[in-house]
Amino acid sequence: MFSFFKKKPVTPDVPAPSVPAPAIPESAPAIAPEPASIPDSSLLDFDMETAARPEPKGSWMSRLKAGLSKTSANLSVLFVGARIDDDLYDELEAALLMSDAGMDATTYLLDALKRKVKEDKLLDAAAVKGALKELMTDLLRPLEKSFELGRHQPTVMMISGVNGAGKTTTIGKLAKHMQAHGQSVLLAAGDTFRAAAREQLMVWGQRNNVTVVSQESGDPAAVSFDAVQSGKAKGTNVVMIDTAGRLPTQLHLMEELKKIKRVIGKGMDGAPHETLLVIDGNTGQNALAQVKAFDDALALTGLIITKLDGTAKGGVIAAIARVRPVPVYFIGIGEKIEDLQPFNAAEFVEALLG
Ligand SMILES: Nc1nc2c(ncn2[C@@H]2O[C@H](COP(=O)(O)OP(=O)(O)OP(=O)(O)O)[C@@H](O)[C@H]2O)c(=O)[nH]1
Repeated sequence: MFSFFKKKPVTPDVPAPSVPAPAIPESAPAIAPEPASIPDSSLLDFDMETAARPEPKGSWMSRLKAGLSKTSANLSVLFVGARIDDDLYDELEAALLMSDAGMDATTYLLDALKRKVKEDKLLDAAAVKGALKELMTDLLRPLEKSFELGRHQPTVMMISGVNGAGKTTTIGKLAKHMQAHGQSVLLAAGDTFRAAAREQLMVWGQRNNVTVVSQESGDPAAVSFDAVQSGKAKGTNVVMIDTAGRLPTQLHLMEELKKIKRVIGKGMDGAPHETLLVIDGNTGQNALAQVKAFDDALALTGLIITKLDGTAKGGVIAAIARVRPVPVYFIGIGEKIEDLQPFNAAEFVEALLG
C-alpha cells in the first residue's frame, strides 16, 4: 500500500476527475479547449502527517536513521556523560559544521541553545540534547509543505536539478503515488539532451500506464508546451515536466530553463504551479548553492532531497532553513517507491539526533 500522502478531500465523496485511458503520443497532440475547472470542493490536500504512514513507517525511520547515522553518531556521543561547559559547545559547533549545517545555522542553533540552557536552568546533558532537538525541529518545521492538487487542472510541475540528482527517478515515484491516489498523470520528456533519458521515460510510461509527451526534435520548451496543452485537452490532473540536468554555472542552460518556464506559462496561465528542484543529499553545502542559484533563476516553490541513504550528513537542511528557506516536499532514501516520503521535521531531527 502506498503511504506517501494523506489525502484530505474537503468533500470526501467527490471523485477525482475522470480521464481517458492513457496513450503514448508520438508527437504533440492537438490543442483542445480547456475542460471545466474542478470545483474547490474537490481540492485534495496531500499533507505529510506521519499518521498517514501505516506499515512502512518503522522501516522508513530505521532506514532514514541508518542514512544519517554518521551525523547522529557524531552528535549523540557529545552528550554522553558530558558537562555543560564551553568544551561541549565547542564540540557541538564542530559536529554541526561537519554535518553540513553551515556557519549561519550552526551559530543560530548554538546561540539559541545557550540561551535556553540558561533560561530553563538545564543541568544535565540529556536535557541539553532534548533542547537542541526542539530548537532544530522548530528551525526545520517551516520547510514542511504538501502538494495541493485539484486547484488547477492540470496542476503543472516543472522539475529541475543538476545532472544525476534523481529527477527522473523522483518523477517516476511521484507519478506512481499520485496514480495510487486517483490522480491522472502526464509526463513531459523535457530532458531532450540525452536521447536515452527520453526513451527511458517513454518505456517507463508505457509500463506504468502513464502518458509521456515527447518529441524527437528536441526542443524542451516545445515539449513542455505540448505537454501542458495535452494535459488540458485530456483533463489530466497532474502534468510533470522533466528537464535535463544542468549546473548553475552553465548560464546558457539556466537561461534555457527560464525559457522553458516562460513557455509553460504561455501554455497555461499561472503554470507551472510547482517549480521544483531535486537535490542530491550527498552534495553537502553545495546543495545550498544549488538552491540559491536555481531559486534566483526560477523562483522555486519546493525542493526534493534525494539520496539521504548514502554518505549524506543531513545538516544542509538546517542551512537551507536559515539561508534560503525553500520548502522541502519530499526526501528520498533509496530507489524504491516507498523510499520517497514527505519531509517531516520532527522525524528528520529524530533520525539526526536520535
Ligand atoms: N541511493 C539512492 N539512489 C537514488 C535516489 N534517487 C535516485 N537515485 C539514483 O540516482 C541515479 C540518478 O537518477 P536519475 O533519476 O537518472 O537522475 P536525473 O537527475 O534524472 O539525471 P540526469 O537526467 O542525468 O540529469 C539513478 O541511479 C537513481 O536510481 C535515492 O534516494 N537514493
